[in-house]
Amino acid sequence: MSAILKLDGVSKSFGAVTVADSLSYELQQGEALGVIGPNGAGKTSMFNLITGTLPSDSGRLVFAGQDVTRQSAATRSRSGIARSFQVPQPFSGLTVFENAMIAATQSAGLTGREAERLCLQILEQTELLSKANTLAGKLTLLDRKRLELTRALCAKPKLLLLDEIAGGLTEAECTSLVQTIKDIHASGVSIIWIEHVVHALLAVVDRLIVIDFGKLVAQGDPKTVMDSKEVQEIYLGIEADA
Ligand SMILES: Nc1ncnc2c1ncn2[C@@H]1O[C@H](COP(=O)(O)OP(=O)(O)OP(=O)(O)O)[C@@H](O)[C@H]1O
Repeated sequence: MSAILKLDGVSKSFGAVTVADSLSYELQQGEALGVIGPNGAGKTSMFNLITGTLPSDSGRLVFAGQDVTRQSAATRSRSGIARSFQVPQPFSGLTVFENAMIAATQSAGLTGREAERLCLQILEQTELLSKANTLAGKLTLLDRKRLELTRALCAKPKLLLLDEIAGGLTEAECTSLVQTIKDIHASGVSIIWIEHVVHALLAVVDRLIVIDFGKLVAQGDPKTVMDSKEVQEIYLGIEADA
């Protein structure tokens, strides 16, 4: 296996608040990596650093073998990094299909029939085909999350970043969305998924990392990480042995 993404000592501070403290890890091609950590730990900021909407203070980011540290967000998007947002951000006055077409044309650079074909294929995968002509603003929360996935996938990503996509869903809705994400993973897309709904995350990811105060404090096999003293300390307030 080769790494699709490499963070090497990536750091970022806003004044006294450090959101990324020398973050270093690799994501292997086709891997699904879960990210957990308390509120305000710097998880979304890490996505902003990976996509390029937030410039790092120091460190290096390598994507698909290219140093992208100084590349713009638009360039990174065109080379295959796509994300979903914690709060869905569709064009509410446009239909589901029109939202998908914007991603296919602007992010994947497709035109005409080719763009339409991709959108239809992705809408089928994300189970939104029957709602292709519905206005995005009229969708239920689950379908807005599905539209977030659709828009990201229409950019033809090699790396898909999911930011708390399971939040606010019922158990049944969550199960249905998890199956869709499993299918996306099975199709070969590399995934990094930030999620507070841990059981959803554990149903999909191959590996887990824990971020606290911008620092990577634990990583490894999901079960081992969930049982680790770092996670016990952060979530249960249990003091580690000296
Ligand atoms: N542009 C900014 N300017 C100043 N502070 C910021 C900025 N962006 C984020 N922060 C601060 O950085 C910290 C980390 O925020 P971030 O959203 O990355 O955390 P998070 O782990 O994703 O949290 P949550 O789980 O609640 O979504 C927070 O204290 C936040 O207020």
